[in-house]
Amino acid sequence: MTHNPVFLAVDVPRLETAIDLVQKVSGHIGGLKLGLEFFCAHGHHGVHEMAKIGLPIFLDLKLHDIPNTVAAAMQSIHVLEPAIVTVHASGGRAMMEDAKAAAGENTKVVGVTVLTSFDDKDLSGVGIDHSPYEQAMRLAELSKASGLDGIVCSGHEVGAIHKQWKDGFFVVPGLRPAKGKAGDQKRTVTPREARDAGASVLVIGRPISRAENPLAAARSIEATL
Ligand SMILES: O=C(O)c1cc(=O)[nH]c(=O)n1[C@@H]1O[C@H](COP(=O)(O)O)[C@@H](O)[C@H]1O
Repeated sequence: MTHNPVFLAVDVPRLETAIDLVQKVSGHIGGLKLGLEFFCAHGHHGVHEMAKIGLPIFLDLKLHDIPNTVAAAMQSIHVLEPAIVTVHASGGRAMMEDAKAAAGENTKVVGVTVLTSFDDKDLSGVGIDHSPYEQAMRLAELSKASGLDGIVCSGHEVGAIHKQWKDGFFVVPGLRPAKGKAGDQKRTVTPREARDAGASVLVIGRPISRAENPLAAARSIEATL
């Protein structure tokens, strides 16, 4: 992993726009996060193109299916050599164990606990009557027991999870600079707060990609870290 913990969420529809955006800010970020929007539009070709920029690639596919299917999907992305891949921790122990076993040696597999766009009400809407904090703690424990490298959680939980999983790898999205627009994110903290609480990777998208001046935005976030 590089020094700068910021992975830019490249959630833009056109490949040319994505390359242009990343080239503008590449000196001020540590990696690229390519998610469902990017992968569904551009597939392996798109990932190869982005890898040419030379930054580590976090392939955020949030896999969640039966163990056999998830393991096969992991094998299909071996060739892309991602530094990090996500699976949903709620997919359960067998799925996570098989995902980790099928991943490449240099790929960290991390379990998404509770999406940062969820609050108590959203969780109870899907039948889970715990707080996001309790549910994230429970799924972090399950991810660890399943042999994953770490988890994805919000900045509200990362400090407590870090205390219980000292050598875990913690990816924190839902980050907003002070006074930044939350949008659909509900459990937000600033990049600095997440880092101080023990985040290994800071995932930041719209505060940079939708800024009037993405380079200035990336620089000012970097300056706070
Ligand atoms: O796995 C993720 O990266 C992820 C998990 C989560 O709980 N919340 C979350 O926002 N993300 C991703 O992090 C990025 C956040 O983007 P912004 O809200 O624009 O900074 C998006 O690409 C999301 O897909």
